[in-house]
Order: sequence, then structure tokens, then C-alpha cells
Amino acid sequence: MSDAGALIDERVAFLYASQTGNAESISYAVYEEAAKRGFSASWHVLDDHEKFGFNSLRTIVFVVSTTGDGDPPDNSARFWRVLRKATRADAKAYSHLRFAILGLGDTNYSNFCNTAQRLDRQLLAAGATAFYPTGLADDGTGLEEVVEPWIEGLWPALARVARCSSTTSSDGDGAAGDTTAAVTDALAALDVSDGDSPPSAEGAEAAAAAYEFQPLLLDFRPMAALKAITGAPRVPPAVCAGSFLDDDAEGRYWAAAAQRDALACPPWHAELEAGSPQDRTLAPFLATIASATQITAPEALKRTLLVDVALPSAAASHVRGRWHAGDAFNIFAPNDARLVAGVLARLGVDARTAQRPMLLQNTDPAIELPAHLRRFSTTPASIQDMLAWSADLCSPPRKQLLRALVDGCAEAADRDRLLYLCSRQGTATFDELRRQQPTVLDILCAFPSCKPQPTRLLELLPPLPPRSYSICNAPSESDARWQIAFNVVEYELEVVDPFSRAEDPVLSAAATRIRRRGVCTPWLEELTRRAAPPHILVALRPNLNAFRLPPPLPTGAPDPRPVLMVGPGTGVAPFIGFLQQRACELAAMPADGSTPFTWLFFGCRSPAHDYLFRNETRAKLDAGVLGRLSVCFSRDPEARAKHGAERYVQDAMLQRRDEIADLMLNKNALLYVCGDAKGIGKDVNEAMSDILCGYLESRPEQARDLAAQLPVSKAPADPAPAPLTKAQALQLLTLWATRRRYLRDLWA
Ligand SMILES: Cc1cc2nc3c(=O)[nH]c(=O)nc-3n(C[C@H](O)[C@H](O)[C@H](O)COP(=O)(O)O)c2cc1C
Repeated sequence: MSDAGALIDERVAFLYASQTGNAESISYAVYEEAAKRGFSASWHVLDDHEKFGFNSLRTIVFVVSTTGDGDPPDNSARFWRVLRKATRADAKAYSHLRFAILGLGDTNYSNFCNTAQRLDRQLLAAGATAFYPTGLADDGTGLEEVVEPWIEGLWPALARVARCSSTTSSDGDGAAGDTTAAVTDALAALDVSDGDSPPSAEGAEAAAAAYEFQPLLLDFRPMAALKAITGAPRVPPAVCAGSFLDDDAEGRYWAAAAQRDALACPPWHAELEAGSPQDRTLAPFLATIASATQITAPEALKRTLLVDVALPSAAASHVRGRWHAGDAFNIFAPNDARLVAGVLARLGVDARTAQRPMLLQNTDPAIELPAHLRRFSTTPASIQDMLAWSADLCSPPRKQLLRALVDGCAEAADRDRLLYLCSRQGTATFDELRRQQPTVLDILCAFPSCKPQPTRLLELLPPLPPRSYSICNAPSESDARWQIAFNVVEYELEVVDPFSRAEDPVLSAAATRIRRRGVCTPWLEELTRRAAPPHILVALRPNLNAFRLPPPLPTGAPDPRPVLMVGPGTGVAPFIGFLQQRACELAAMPADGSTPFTWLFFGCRSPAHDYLFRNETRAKLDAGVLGRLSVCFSRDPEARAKHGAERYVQDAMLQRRDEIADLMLNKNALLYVCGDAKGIGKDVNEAMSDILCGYLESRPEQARDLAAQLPVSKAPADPAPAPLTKAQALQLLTLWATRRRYLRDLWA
């Protein structure tokens, strides 16, 4: 490979492996930024290595996560084989390659960032050179702590090894100078004249008053015994200043704003619609909410909504043929308006000032604005809209944010406590803070003298990412609408008050319950309640884990392999699309064709409250599209007794272990799992390894044959046949993931 000079691809490749989407979105953001900076760049999932020609790449930036028990994500399973094969054939196979790796993991797991570390070792052993040190980010304490400085340092390192057509960002700042009044660095210092800003301030003030902040329950008493505080991060430099538009430009801004009444999307949506650098299919577009139905009973613990999003005809024809059952789409959602108003009120920004359009400038020409704020150097927006649509106000706080807030405090007590929280000595209190999932407003209210400049807060907050939802219809059913089913995320956290415990040991068990809400789902629910729901901004997000039914055979008959689908709760959503697709394939099947077997495992709390898509699945069963349906009820013992159901889907699988093992081992079946990574993803993996071990216990010959197929066979030297061990069963599952027989669509 090293002598394949003529084949070398000079672009910088941004490659990722991701199980629940973090590595994917970070990699995409870095790739987009690279393209803006003038690097010739491409972006791919690792398992597409054949399409993009991995072996001919010269410069690669990897972002890879770790899943399972130190395992690589499913969408890199094939890549590892290629890497192993190439390095086996030639010890210096990758001596032409320069790479940088960002690993995502979680120190709560035993094999922290194993994928990144393994990749690093293997590439170095194969002669490749690291042009930038590997970063290992910890989801347990906040990925951003490592991710952001790592990305910041990547650009100069990348510029040394790859060609870049420009040295500055493609976002110019010429327009800013034309339209701005004098630059200010403090919104509070601005004189706001009454006649200028058309919108009424009353609504926003009422909204701020309506938002309840959550008092944090943190124990700072250990601080008293400390002699010194160490290990706090450095203060990130202040980069951002705001300036309001002059009267003419502001008038034009309000005239354009008046046209946006029927939209619930970022005011700068047209820029987002203008495109993605790589694939127009992924560009966002405006769509309408055609209908919304609550599909759980009023008594159910969770509200699940089925929402129909109608695609405008131009967008529908754009994505036609490019999406399949199993894909998802992104929704651009804002922070809760009351939370935004609460933050602005807490910062002392009055409602009128908050709504005035402004442009952002970097105060230090050597430091660029954060990528998600850069558009505001040429596109005016109000500080209220920037906080609503661009900054994540609810993600777990980072130490860097807390450290920077120290400088915004007027009182020493607040400064000391914030400093303690981000120090080495305050680690336990910081972890407790994150566990309480505070919003930025909760943090500001916990340190009453802290009042940073609004633009300072804005630049310190991470970007607000769009939210993804699995599409639960197939294009064969309707290719101009996307249906989603989601739970409205509202929940309570239990927090033990450290002071009640100290004063009264009897009360120590009495935990306080605090309410938390998701960003997108409560907002969507609120939109669906409006008489005429406004347009929302959406973008197709194709499934990159090959989580799709295999295409029909050239004869037109459906793929004959049996299909097992495991999707409790809203995890059933993509399977509704699968069944629609299968129904369409069967309708078009040659007369002599036979119906492949399909089996769905679904679980809910009770048949009366949250049996999602009951009519659809029963209809598919009656029509013979679905061969078998196993339903579980976790909170309804009577229903379990009546229907002979198990409690959880993994119990139902274990109960039918021999049939499942027979389908997987002898009938070449495909197994699909959809749902929460830590819940169903882990449980099905466990159940499947037990099922395989149990089945093969009485079939030692078959076990031995299988063990021999595993990449590193652990078959005992003893010629006497032995059953499969649990470790081998897990290896077999990984092998099936590689061969796309075990497919998982999991969310964090
Ligand atoms: C089921 C599950 C298993 C995980 N196992 C590990 C592990 O063994 N080692 C590790 O460092 N991180 C582990 N993690 C943490 C993830 O790597 C981390 O959350 C990362 O941000 C996920 O990135 P992704 O969304 O791109 O997959 C695990 C996460 C989940 C949900």
C-alpha cells in the first residue's frame, strides 16, 4: 500500500464510528468546519471504507466512540477486518498515512475509549504517523472538556500536513462594518429608545416569570477544610462582542421578520436550507405538521405522540428514492421560551433589548468566533434568538463554563464555590451537580452575584444540536410524509438534600424530586396543540448502521431470510415501516413466491395504556405480513397472566430460546434491535449470548464449528467438542454485526 503513490487521495478524510450518534455529529461538525476553512475534505462512516477507498487516503481525522464492553460501534465492524488484513499482509501497510484520533468514551465503563486506543496502536504499528495527539473525551464528566480544546488545536496541526485553499474562515465580516452602530461589549450599557423595537416586551417578561428555576442541592462544606484549590481549567478567552444594527438595517430586519410568523424555526433558516457541503439530500427544509395524535391512554405514565410531517413537493422529490424505512430525520428545535426569558431576565437584559437584532464580532482578530456563532458576524439576530436556537441551555455543565463564570461574580463566596466546583478537590460535588442536570438558569440562580455579559455566556455554551427521530412509515406507504412516534420527555430526578441528612438522620432517606423536560418533544407537543401548527425545519438523517430491510431479490421476491425485530416502547417505530415495506414487497411478489418469516418482539407497561401500534401490528399479523408477535407487559401482572406474556422482551426471547437460536444459527436469520442503548441494547446482547450458549450446550459439534469461525478462535486445544463460552457467544454476535445479520439502532 505504501507504494501506491499514484492512488493517494490528497483530501483530508473525516471518518467516524458511532453507536448512538455523538461521534457522528462531532465528526460532521469538524468536517464542515474544515470545509469552511478551505481544506479539501470528505466525510464518511468507517464501514463505507470500500466506497471511499480507505487505503489510498493520506490524511485522516478519526472520531470514534466505544460501546458495549469496550467494543467498537457496529458501523465500523467491517473496517476492523480490513485493517487487520492489510496489516497482516504488510507490516508497514500504512506508512503513507498521517492521522489524528478523537476518542469518545465514558470512565464509568471498564474499557475507557478502547476503540480509539486500539485504533491508535494498530495504525502506529502499521507504520502510520500521528500528526496530532489522540484526544480521549469522557462522557461521564462531559465530552466537551476534551472535545473543544482538541478541535481548537486540530486546525494548526492539520494546516501543517494538509493543503488549505484559504487561511481564514469563508464567513466574511464585510457586511458587519456597513450596518452596525458603534461596537459595544456590554448589552447592559446600551441606550434603548422606546420607538425602535416593534415587538412587545410584555410576553417575554411574563414568560420569564413563568419559568421555575430548580434550586441545586450541593454540599460545599468540605471547602472549609481545604488549604488550596488546584486543577481548575484555564479561563477560555473572551472572543465575542455584539453591536446593534443602525436604524435602516434594523428596519429591514423587522420587515423580513414579519414574514416569518408562520414558522417555528431558526430565523436564519434560509442559510441552513442553502445546504450542506457534501450532500444536498441532507440539507434542511421547511415542512408542516399535518396531524398529531396521542397514541397512549390518558392514564398512561408517558404521553406518546404520533406526528405526521408533510414534506413540501420540492423537498419530497428531492429525497425521493433516497430514504428508506429505518432512516430518521432531524428536527431543529429551540430551547423553552420561558427558560430563555428566565436567563435573559437573570442577566438583566430587558425584553426589548433582547429582541433587537445585532451582529457579533470577534474582539481578538487572532481568535475566531465559535463555529455555531460565526454566522452572526454577517447575519443579524437578536440575543434572544441566538440563545433560543443556537446555544444548549440544558446540557450538563462543563468545568470551563463554571471557571469562566467565576469572573462574572461580584461576591467572593460565589467565586470560591464556582472555583471549587471546577477544581480537583471539588470533583464529587461537580459530579453531583451534573447528576442534577441543571439548566444554565439553575446555575446562574445558585450563584446570585454571577452576572456575565450575555455575549460571554453565549460563547461559553455548547451548540444546540437538532434532535433525531426514527421514521415509522415506509416510502412505499407515502413518500411525501414522515411519521414519528415519540414520548414527551418530562421526568423527575431524585436528589438527596445534603443538609437534611446532616441535621436529621431520619430524614436522610427523604429525597427531593426535581422536574426536568426534554428540549424538542415538549415543544413539538405544544406546536401540535395550536390551531394551525407552524412550519418546522427538518433534515433527512439516513441510517448509517445499515438498519434497513434487505432489498428484494432480482426476481422481485422479498429477501427470503427470516427477520427478528426487537423494539419495546417507541423502539417499535422503524419496524412499523419495515412491515409496510414488506407488505408492499409481498404484493409485488411473483405468484409462486413464498412469504419470508417475520417475528416482532414488542414490550410496554400495560395493554390498556401504552400498547403502541396495536391495530397496525395485528393487521399485519392477520394479513400474514408479520409471522409472529410476542408482546410483554412490564407493569400489568393481570394482563401477563391472561395473555401468558412475559415482563420484558428479553424474558420473552429467553423463553423462546431454542426457536431464536435455530433461526439465527441454522436459518440465516437477521436480528434487528431498536431502543435505548443502556437498556434494550445491553439486555438483548446479554439475552442473545445466553440463548446461544444454552442452545449449543447440547450441540457441541456445532459449537466447535462456530468457535472455529470466530476471528480469534478460543476453541480449546482439547479435540473433544466443547460448547460455546459466553465470551465466544459475544464474539459471534460481533461477527454477525459485521456481516449485517445483527443490526442495532440505539439511542443514548
Ligand atoms: C451501552 C453502552 C456501552 C458503553 N461502553 C463503553 C465502554 O466500554 N467504554 C467506554 O469508554 N465508553 C463506553 N460507553 C460510552 C460511550 O462511548 C459514550 O457515551 C460516547 O459518547 C458514545 O458515542 P456515540 O454516540 O458516538 O456512540 C458506552 C455507552 C453505552 C450507551
